[in-house]
Amino acid sequence: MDGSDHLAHERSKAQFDVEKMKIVWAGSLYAFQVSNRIARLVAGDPAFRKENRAVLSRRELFKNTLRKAAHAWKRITELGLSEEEASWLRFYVDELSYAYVHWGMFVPAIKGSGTEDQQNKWLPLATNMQIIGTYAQTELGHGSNVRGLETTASFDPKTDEFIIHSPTLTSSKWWPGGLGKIATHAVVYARLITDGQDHGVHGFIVQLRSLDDHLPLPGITVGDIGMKFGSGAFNSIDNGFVRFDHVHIPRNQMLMRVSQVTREGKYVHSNVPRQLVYGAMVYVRQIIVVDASIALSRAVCIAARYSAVRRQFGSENHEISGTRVETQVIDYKTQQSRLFPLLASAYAFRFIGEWLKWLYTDLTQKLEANDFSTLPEAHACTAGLKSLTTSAAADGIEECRKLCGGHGYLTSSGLPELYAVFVPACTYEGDNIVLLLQVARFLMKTISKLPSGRNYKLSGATAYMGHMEHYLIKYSCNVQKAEDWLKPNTILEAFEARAIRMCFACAQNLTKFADQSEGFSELSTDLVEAAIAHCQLIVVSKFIKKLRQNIEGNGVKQQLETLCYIYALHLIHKNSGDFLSTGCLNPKQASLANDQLRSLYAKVRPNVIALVDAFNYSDHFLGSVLGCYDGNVYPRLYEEACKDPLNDSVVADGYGEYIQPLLNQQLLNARL
Ligand SMILES: Cc1cc2nc3c(=O)[nH]c(=O)nc-3n(C[C@H](O)[C@H](O)[C@H](O)COP(=O)(O)OP(=O)(O)OC[C@H]3O[C@@H](n4cnc5c(N)ncnc54)[C@H](O)[C@@H]3O)c2cc1C
Repeated sequence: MDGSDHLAHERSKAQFDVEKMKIVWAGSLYAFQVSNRIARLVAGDPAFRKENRAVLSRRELFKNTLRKAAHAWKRITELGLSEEEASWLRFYVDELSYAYVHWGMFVPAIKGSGTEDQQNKWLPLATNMQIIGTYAQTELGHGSNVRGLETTASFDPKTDEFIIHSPTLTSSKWWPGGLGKIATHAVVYARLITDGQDHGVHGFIVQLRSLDDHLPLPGITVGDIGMKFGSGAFNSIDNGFVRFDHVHIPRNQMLMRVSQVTREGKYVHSNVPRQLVYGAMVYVRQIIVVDASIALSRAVCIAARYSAVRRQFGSENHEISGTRVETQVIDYKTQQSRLFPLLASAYAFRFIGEWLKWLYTDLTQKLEANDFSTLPEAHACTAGLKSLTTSAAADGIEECRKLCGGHGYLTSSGLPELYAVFVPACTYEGDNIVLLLQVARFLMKTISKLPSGRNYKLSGATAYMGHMEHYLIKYSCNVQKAEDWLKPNTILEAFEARAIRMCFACAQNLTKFADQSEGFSELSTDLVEAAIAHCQLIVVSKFIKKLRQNIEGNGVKQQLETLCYIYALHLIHKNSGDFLSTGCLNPKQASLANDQLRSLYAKVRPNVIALVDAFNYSDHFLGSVLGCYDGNVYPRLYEEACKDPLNDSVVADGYGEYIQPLLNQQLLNARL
């Protein structure tokens, strides 16, 4: 590469302190320093190179991933990295392996559901990687409906053991990451049976493979479930199946923090409240929201840099130093109206992730003090925000691919694999629609408890519902000109009014059904839309709350304000049907929101490249020839194309058998 910065001109236009914005994005100076140090460490280590991933066969990819995971662990140990640094290192290696499920699900499951004795026994083995674990909940026949799981764990009082069994084909565990070829142990979810009685689904630690030769233990049939969507992506990990044929495990391998089976075979609840286990669910979903902001910001960074480099049409109107040049595609208003709301969403999701982290810490403290009052709300918040952010991020990544035109479709753009890796987040840890239905159920319950027609004090993210009377009867939006949309309270009220009116309409419609569950099913589409309105309100309100904090750095707060308005007004524009049909806005006000949005796009335009620089992503992590920091796109595209295995020979393999006879009109005589 020529070493010059093709985006220098763009960077020179920034109206804020980029270094300070990096700290805001990272969450703190400390977080920035740690992540920056580890990102550089990974980017500088040739063992972590990843550019050839898409052309490797599944076997090669899988083995290569094992090598990287082993190298990562070696470096973590050699450098004596803390748990936090180690997780940054795994993150920047950016290749899905058994390690993700081991650290992200197996270890938390034992921490969340194991007794102190169980934690003392299993956690040291797991954290030293003397065992490798997976999380086996989903079955061939059931995922979302956990109560429908069929695997059984029957207590045998004679041997003081559980017998783990897969009674049907559909009870085969299916999907757990790392299960197919690597995991030595699993937390297996199975129906607990004692003395013929079914106590529902519980977790059990089951050894799957020998720690000597890695062969499956007797009674265990295990394997990989096969290739998955996209090249690279989840194909680097062995999502697997397992079937149990009367596998015996000791009684003390049931995770017994909340409920236990005694030596005599009695099923008893411990004095640990059952609700504590839900804390783990909140934890995992909060992490997924952070993942959504990262995945979307990666795609936006690639699309923004490329859009500033790419030029199409318009050379008759543009001159730079006497030379006619075409228009940068980032200057097309349609490109801006697609890209800038995604940039704003990436920031919005970053801050909602930060807020959820706080919510989780607050919840944990409350649960430890036996205060469960905020659990339903925290659960609904994380479920809804997981759904909202992952769906928006997945759609946003695909939009970024289109924003990069044809080159976005090349694997070397990094976007196809980013999409393939991220899109299952809409499904795992709770299917997004199923989660929104849970949120809707919570909202309907909240409304049903409100004394009718009066204002009522509620706390947390549903506090606005306490102002039912105001929003249903008195509220009217006071926007008269486009600038009126630049008032946080005006925006907030419009979102609150829309959410409450949509929820209230659902609640009223539900009362028309004699059978509530039939009503819920019949109105489920409206309920999902009401839940989305509620979740969008939470994101908008937390972005506004963030802006009320002290934010350091020249111009940083102003940029965030612009992004916040773009995020909110873009949602108003896209969902204008909701705002109009609920009478929260009139057509003129909706149209003024769109006018203001156009002004905001013009305002943010000079800062866009600096705003994506603030994500501080290394070229290694981005993994995109279109998104490199220096914007030197074309030589990189050419270089990557030349590396393709098809270009190893000038004349294609297969020419002699299939092309030459065709061209020579001898195909009918050829042996194919
Ligand atoms: C990449 C990946 C990794 C995974 N890793 C793991 C793992 O490590 N461990 C593990 O145990 N599992 C894992 N899973 C499985 C995952 O958790 C399940 O796929 C997920 O819970 C969804 O369940 P399902 O596949 O049964 O979907 P289903 O529930 O069958 O969904 C199918 C469709 O039905 C709809 N639907 C379902 N129920 C309702 C309802 N009540 N109302 C309206 N619509 C409904 C859904 O919206 C969806 O459109 C993984 C999955 C993927 C894709």
